[in-house]
Amino acid sequence: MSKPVREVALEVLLQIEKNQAYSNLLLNQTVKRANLDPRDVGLLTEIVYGTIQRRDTIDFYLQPFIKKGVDSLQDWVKVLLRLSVYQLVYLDRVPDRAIVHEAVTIAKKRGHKGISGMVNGVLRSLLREGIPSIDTVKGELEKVALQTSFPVWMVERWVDQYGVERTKAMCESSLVPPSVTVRVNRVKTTIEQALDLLMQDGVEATRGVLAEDAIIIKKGNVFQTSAYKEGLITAQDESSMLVGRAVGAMAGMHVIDACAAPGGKSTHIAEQMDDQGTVLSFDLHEHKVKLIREQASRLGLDIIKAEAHDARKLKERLGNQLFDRVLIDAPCSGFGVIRRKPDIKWSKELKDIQAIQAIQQDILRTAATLVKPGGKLIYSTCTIDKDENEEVVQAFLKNHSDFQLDETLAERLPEKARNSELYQRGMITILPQDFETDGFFIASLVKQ
Ligand SMILES: C[S@@+](CC[C@H](N)C(=O)[O-])C[C@H]1O[C@@H](n2cnc3c(N)ncnc32)[C@H](O)[C@@H]1O
Repeated sequence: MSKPVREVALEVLLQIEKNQAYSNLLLNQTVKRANLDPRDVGLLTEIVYGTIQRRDTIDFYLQPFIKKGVDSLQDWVKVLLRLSVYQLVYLDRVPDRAIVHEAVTIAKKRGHKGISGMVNGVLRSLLREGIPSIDTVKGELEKVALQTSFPVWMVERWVDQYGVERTKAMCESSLVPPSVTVRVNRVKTTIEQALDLLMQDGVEATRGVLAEDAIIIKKGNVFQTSAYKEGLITAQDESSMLVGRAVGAMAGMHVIDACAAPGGKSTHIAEQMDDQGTVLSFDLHEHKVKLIREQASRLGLDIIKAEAHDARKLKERLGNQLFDRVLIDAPCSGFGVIRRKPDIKWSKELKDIQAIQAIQQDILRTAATLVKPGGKLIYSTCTIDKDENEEVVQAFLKNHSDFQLDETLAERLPEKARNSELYQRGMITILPQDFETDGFFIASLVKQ
């Protein structure tokens, strides 16, 4: 018999809380391992993501009902109360009585009578008295942080970088679950054919709103379709697809993707090259390099050669070879993908940004030595933090007078993106609220 879904949710959330495990990876593993009814997978995902996304707001709601405060509770009791309040406040498909009953049953099973009584009491009091109002909180930014469950330091940082209105919109849009989007493999098919095939397999889909290669899945499991199995499509967010286009690789070119796993961009680049030329794809971790090979093979792309290597040491590996295009899709804080990985809100600290910035600069410095004269160096991240984006690029340009911002980037971006206020010569930032996509940054540099 499969375990009750809320019990599984509690275990997943506890592991994320204790071990700083990544929500998306852990959830995928759990869904594969636990013998869950397929209908329960949706509920599990909703409860896990929702509880992490709304963590601070939920704690604020719980606070008046717990004498010594939420932080005084044992981890599992705290998480059980959080996931129960998430369902009571944000989901309406399960009756309140059932949610409380389930929480009490789990508490009885894991703890002693006193704890189940306390869980029962807290949830019933909250239902009787109602949740406290956030309006009583002082300070505009503190209110935004609490309403959207973001750490205050993050909100303050983004207000400094983007202003209050953009920050509010960014926090709010990060709470909206992303839709599944796929990229069409142009080597094998067209958007129209792919849409037809998906429809035949019972999947409802439309063209993307931003990227020309994108399809948005409205309903149905795209991973069970023949289009997916035969390598006609790849799951990828629309803003991430702009990076592949920004590289502007053509058939016959020699390209490096320095931080390539799991291969979303390498495969996009190879598709645009009509699978002619070379794409050398590197990543630090061997187990991740395997994923690049698997993707390339599923898509029928032969020109991708994947290898585990530190991008900061590529010069030693490649000697004097020079390349037409070098892409650095850098490791970053991931602030642009919080809607997919909400644990980022709680696991990242200010010092992490400084540490990752140093790695980004090192990778950029090494990668620059591999670019041909007239060739291009593309730097991208899935964060919107300016210290990891514009700052890294400007610091690089200061010490590399042989590189310039590449004005032709605009020609390789969709009209909507190049007309956005956050496009500046050779660089673009996409905020999550702009097109309901992940947040991304792309810079294109040309070597003289
Ligand atoms: C943003 S992800 C890349 C996503 C990938 N480009 C795609 O589109 O599928 C960044 C990657 O950089 C890798 N990485 C981190 N430090 C690295 C280093 N020093 N050298 C090479 N790869 C590194 C990480 O393992 C991670 O897979």
